[in-house]
Formats: sequence, C-alpha cells, structure tokens
Amino acid sequence: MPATRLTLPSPAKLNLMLHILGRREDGYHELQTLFQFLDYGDEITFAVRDDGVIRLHTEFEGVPHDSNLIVKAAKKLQEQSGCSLGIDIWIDKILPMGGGIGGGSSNAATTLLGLNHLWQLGWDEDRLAALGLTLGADVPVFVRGHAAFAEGVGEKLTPVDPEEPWYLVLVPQVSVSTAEIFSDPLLTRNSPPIKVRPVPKGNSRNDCLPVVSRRYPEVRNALNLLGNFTEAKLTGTGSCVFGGFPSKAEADKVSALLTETLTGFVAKGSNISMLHRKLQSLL
Ligand SMILES: C[C@@](CO)(OP(=O)(O)O)[C@H](O)COP(=O)(O)OP(=O)(O)OC[C@H]1O[C@@H](n2ccc(N)nc2=O)[C@H](O)[C@@H]1O
Ligand SMILES: Nc1ncnc2c1ncn2[C@@H]1O[C@H](COP(=O)(O)OP(=O)(O)O)[C@@H](O)[C@H]1O
Repeated sequence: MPATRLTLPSPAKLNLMLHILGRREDGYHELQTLFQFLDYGDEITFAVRDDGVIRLHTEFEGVPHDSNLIVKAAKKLQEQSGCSLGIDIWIDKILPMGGGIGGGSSNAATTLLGLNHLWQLGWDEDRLAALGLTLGADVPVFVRGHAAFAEGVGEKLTPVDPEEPWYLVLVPQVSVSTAEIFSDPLLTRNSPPIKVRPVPKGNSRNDCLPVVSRRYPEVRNALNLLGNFTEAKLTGTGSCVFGGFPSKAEADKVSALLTETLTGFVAKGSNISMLHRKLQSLL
C-alpha cells in the first residue's frame, strides 16, 4: 500500500555570497550566489484526500490561503500533472518570513517533492525544478537539495561542497521585501562576473548589504553586534544576519551573549538538504 501521509522537513538556506551582475529587460537581476542549507527549518505534514481538494490548515498572518506558496505549488503540480487526488496540509512554521533564509521557497519545494511522492507522479527533478522556478527564483535549489553556485536569476545551478560550519543566525524583527531592495536606485548592479571555479576566496560579499543596512537600522545593529565576534554577513536581501563558527559550542557561546537583546538560532550548515536526506531514507 502506498503511503497516504508524510511529514517532511523544509530547511532554510543561506547565501554565502551574492553578487549582482546586471538587470535583465524584464526587471529581474542577474546574480552569482552561493547557496548552502541549514539543518534548521519548518516541518510540513501532508495527508492525501481523494476528492481533489487542496487545503492548508495552518493560518499564516498576512498571507491569504491561495497566495501561500505551499498552496500555489500544490495547485500547479495538480493542474500540470492532471492528478485527481487532493491534499490536507499542516505546517509547523519556525522560519521567519522575509528573512532571506528562503522559507517560502523551501516550503514550495517541500510541497512539490512531498506531493510527487504521495501522488506517485514519478516526475523527475528537472521537471519539478522547472515548475518550481515559476513560483520563485529560489525554489529550484531547494528542489535539487545540493549546495550550489547559482547564476542567471538563481536557476543555473552548479553543485558545490563548501565547508559546513556551525552558524549563528540573528533574526532582526523586520521583514525585508526582496522587490523593494532590487528596485533601490543605489543598489550595486555591475559586479564583474566571477569566471573561475571554484569561486576564489575573498568573494564573500553580498551586494545587497549596503542598501539593506541603510534602510533597516535593525539589520545594521545586528551586523555590528555579530561583527564583534566573527565576520558578519547578510543572507539574500535580509533581514537575517549570520556568522560561521568552527564548533557548536563556540556558536552557542556568542548566541548566549547576543540573544539577550536579539532573536536568533544556532544551526549546522549542510551541503545536502535535510529534506533530501529524509526522502532518501524513505526509498
Ligand atoms: C535574491 C534572493 C537570493 O536568494 O533573495 P531572498 O529572497 O532569498 O532574500 C533570491 O534570489 C530572491 O528569490 P525569491 O525570493 O524567490 O524572489 P522572487 O519571488 O522570484 O522575486 C521577488 C522580486 O524580487 C526581484 N528580483 C528577484 C530575484 C532576482 N534575481 N532579481 C530581481 O529583481 C523582482 O522584482 C521580483 O519581483
Ligand atoms: N509558505 C510561505 N512561507 C513564507 N512566506 C510565504 C509563504 N507563502 C507566501 N509567502 C510570502 O512570501 C514572502 C517571502 O517569504 P520568505 O521566502 O520567507 O522570505 P525570503 O525570500 O526573504 O527568505 C513572505 O513575506 C510572505 O508574504
């Protein structure tokens, strides 16, 4: 009997660097970025229903049911596969929204992979990643599940294996709109493309950082505080700020000092996403 119920992780990502090379005619920006996953994220439970209805039972503040990326992903997959089954969905949401750690994109990818499994569609990763890209630029990397150097708008992925340190991630209590940062006239949009592989050391800057830290004092403050202990970086368009440590104990020590005034968490960097590790264990 095939499974009818499944709980899957939906991990966060970090952008270890992010360079903006230019702007395309459709307004989207050409990037070069390095994605790594965190062993930290949401958990989504799926239960098959036979009436074709797609229902997310967990409410999100400020996100209507049909705008939720989980529901959008499920509906697109149902439409494009012609599947007559439906799904009940619950999520244990711990990832901050608008934090640059990819929660929405990750939720969409977990939904695509989870439903492909439960509905027994047999879609391959290429097809799921292509559908994912229509939901958001970051969805394909979560579908593939391997740390990657990304180009284009984030869809041209080359798997990489950077070090996997422990990270302290600080979560300033502001939500940063990706669209707002990309439309700022002061954004650097002319970084020279990196042509050498693997990406040489010394390229770890995030071109969004100056604009984000100018607009959001909370982010600036987090960067300054973490910068007293390690190199403090911005992920994506923020708001989250992170730094790497050689051990959990060292990350925990700094966390204990900083999280008196700021929210944050400690998590291991991972080149294979915990979603893929879980799916592998089901086979
Ligand atoms: C820049 C990144 C790095 O990981 O930032 P974060 O969102 O994670 O912070 C992502 O690629 C974001 O991906 P994602 O969050 O999926 O963005 P989308 O929903 O596709 O786009 C939101 C808006 O941002 C702008 N946008 C996004 C990506 C891109 N390469 N160029 C853009 O100009 C567009 O105005 C778009 O309408
Ligand atoms: N399942 C979802 N989880 C998080 N955000 C979602 C979801 N569905 C839609 N959204 C919308 O997408 C926006 C960006 O979310 P998220 O991916 O968490 O941020 P970021 O791209 O900065 O990492 C949110 O502010 C929210 O309005």
